[in-house]
Amino acid sequence: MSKYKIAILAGDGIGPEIMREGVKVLKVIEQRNDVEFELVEAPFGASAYFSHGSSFPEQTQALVDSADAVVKGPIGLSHEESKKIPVDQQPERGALLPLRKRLNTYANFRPVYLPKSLAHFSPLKPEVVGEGIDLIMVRELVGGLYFGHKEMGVDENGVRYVREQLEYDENQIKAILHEAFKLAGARKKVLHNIHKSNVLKSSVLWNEVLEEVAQAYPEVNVVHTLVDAAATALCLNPGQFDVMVMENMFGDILSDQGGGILGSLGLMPSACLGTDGKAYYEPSHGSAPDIAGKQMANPYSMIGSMAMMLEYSFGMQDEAKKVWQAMQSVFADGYSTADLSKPGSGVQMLSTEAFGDKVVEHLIKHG
Ligand SMILES: NC(=O)C1=CN([C@@H]2O[C@H](COP(=O)(O)OP(=O)(O)OC[C@H]3O[C@@H](n4cnc5c(N)ncnc54)[C@H](O)[C@@H]3O)[C@@H](O)[C@H]2O)C=CC1
Ligand SMILES: CC(C)CC(=O)C(=O)O
Ligand SMILES: [Mg+2]
Repeated sequence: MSKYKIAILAGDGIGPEIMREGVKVLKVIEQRNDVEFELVEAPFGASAYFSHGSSFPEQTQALVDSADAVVKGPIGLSHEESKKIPVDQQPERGALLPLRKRLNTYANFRPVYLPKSLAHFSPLKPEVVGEGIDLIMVRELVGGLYFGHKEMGVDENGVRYVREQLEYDENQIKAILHEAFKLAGARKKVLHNIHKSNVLKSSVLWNEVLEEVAQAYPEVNVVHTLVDAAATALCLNPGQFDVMVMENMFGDILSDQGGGILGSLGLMPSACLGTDGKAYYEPSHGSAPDIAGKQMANPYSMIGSMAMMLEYSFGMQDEAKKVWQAMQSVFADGYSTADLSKPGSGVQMLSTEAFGDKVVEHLIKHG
């Protein structure tokens, strides 16, 4: 029997609600397979700061180091609430970025998927959704502006200033580009390279390295697109994209737009893959303070992140597929959570928990 230790970091806001549904799904997978999941919960995020004085306590650091995989709910507070925590200890800076660095999860995969049959979820017209949306954003996750040198101060004239550096070296760029080329080679053999080389030197180096890496993947056709134009193209014709690769901040912004064209960030799972088999899995979105504790959150993003864990960390492709199918069946039966069941949509509203129950039901019946 295979045994895996999974660190469960529920996080803040809607984190605990959606994590509960994900854990229910993992328990079903465990019961139906020759596998044992040791689920170990640990504090992480703003809630950990208030309870343990640190948003990434030492016990959590030790757990993520020893776990076979980590699943993480979103962390963070509303703009107003976040003022209760000193800037440098806020969960994004004090926990999320350090987690990414610790596990060196340089490759972030963010699928943006909506079958044609669910085109009504999207704010785009059905003719724009066309045959459906099925693309994947590959985002560099441990470099760039978010990790570069930062400095705030007051100059000799008493004027406040800030400096933040966008830093990459060629090895970081190579590593993420190899991931993207491999994925493109396994899919439609088209790679959209998203950059801003008309302004940023970092994009100039990125593109130089891309030309070199591309030599190893002659079967992949590269399409260069400036990031601002890519934002428009995602709305006007998402069907033209398959695999998109980009640096950290571009990926942060465009992947939220990905959630927008689907109709909800609740449809955005992700995998954050590192070196030496290290990985963690999290929804692409934040802690949604506006709906936290109301059973309105869509747990698809969390359950989908767990399906990605089954596939990428444990090699359980068939089980992962069944989880995706179970979630799609809930939608196909005409249900969703509050984000995608607005009055007049014809979609029946489920609570977060009821959505999880239906996924479990489908898995048990058809899995
Ligand atoms: N990886 C992480 O832990 C991330 C944390 N954050 C943090 O989250 C906090 C809130 O950030 P916001 O800008 O409000 O972005 P957000 O992603 O939390 O929410 C944006 C909108 O999407 C909705 N939404 C998000 N997830 C949903 C779900 N599963 N189901 C239904 N609706 C959903 C929210 O209700 C809200 O209207 C901030 O403190 C931010 O720094 C933001 C992004 C990622
Ligand atoms: C702290 C942010 C970089 C988190 C975020 O928005 C993301 O990973 O998408
Ligand atoms: Mg983001």
